Amino acid sequence: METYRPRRSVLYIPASNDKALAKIPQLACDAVIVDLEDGVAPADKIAVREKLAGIFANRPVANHFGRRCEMVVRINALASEWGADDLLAVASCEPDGILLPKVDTPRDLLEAGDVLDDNFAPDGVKLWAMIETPKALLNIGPIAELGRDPASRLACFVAGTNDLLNGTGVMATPDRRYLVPWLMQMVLAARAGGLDILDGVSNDFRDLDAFAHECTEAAAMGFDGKSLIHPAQIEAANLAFAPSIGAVAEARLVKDAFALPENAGKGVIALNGKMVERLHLAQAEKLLAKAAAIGA
Ligand SMILES: CC(C)(COP(=O)(O)OP(=O)(O)OC[C@H]1O[C@@H](n2cnc3c(N)ncnc32)[C@H](O)[C@@H]1OP(=O)(O)O)[C@@H](O)C(=O)NCCC(=O)NCCSC(=O)C[C@H](O)C(=O)O
Ligand SMILES: [Mg+2]
Repeated sequence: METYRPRRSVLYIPASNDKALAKIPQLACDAVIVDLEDGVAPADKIAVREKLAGIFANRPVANHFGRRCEMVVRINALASEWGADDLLAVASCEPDGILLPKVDTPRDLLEAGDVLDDNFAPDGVKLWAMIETPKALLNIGPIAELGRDPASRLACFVAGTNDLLNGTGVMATPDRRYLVPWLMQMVLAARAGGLDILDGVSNDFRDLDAFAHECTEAAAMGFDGKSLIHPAQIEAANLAFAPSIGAVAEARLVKDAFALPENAGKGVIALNGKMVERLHLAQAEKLLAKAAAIGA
């Protein structure tokens, strides 16, 4: 079975914010995205890029919780004046992932992958793609399809809801009603491509009740986790995207039931008045692996 890599809470940290970067080992998030794009002012872009090697040279093996926090870098769009040099600088840092913003077509990812290959970036350096433009949504199937080819390096989608609102003109509402159809389209495409998918950020980082509700909704919609802007959002995301105690107990029941000698070789069984198939066993095993990986 595939190893599960938790991505419940993925925190953006502007690469220009030294104080925030220094906090990485103390943060309980599953991953951080060191941001060179929207979190960094144009005047600082080049100076910040030059700091990256130092940030990665001092990368902690494990955080204060004894866990390895994935480190991803979001570069500037490849079409921008900084993107190409960012990609080269980041490739040599060997991050867990490079997040490409403003992806419109599969070609954007293929070109970035070629640069990584030409510069001998190890296979472990994955590509993550922001889905945040109308064109990306129109091309989401072919973009996601790249996930089926390991040579493409594509591993994860990240919804960019601020840019999507900006690029489409739809109204931002607390229940995200106009965004939900597109978010569901992203989830569907990610699954077709075997990719992880993270929900977009919640800008109101002081309203933690609304944030917790948005996380619960996103987990129900099928997202693997949420992208975050503030450390105060980590705990709610970790909770919402972890399997619940009830779900873990249920999964154990399904696993134990199929392990009984009388059920060996059966495709379908009855458990507490419900039909349970082998696909539910696979689902249960996946959930238990997820719970074990996050220590839930
Ligand atoms: C949003 C913020 C600007 C708020 O900053 P601030 O007012 O300083 O917050 P606090 O005073 O509450 O901070 C408390 C302490 O926490 C540290 N902190 C704050 N944010 C972070 C962080 N992201 N990572 C690590 N540590 C953080 C502060 O340093 C304080 O520490 P201390 O003084 O020791 O107590 C700020 O949170 C921020 O800059 N967030 C990230 C913003 C960002 O990266 N934006 C770009 C990514 S989102 C995006 O682009 C969306 C997408 O593309 C789309 O289209 O939707
Ligand atoms: Mg964006």
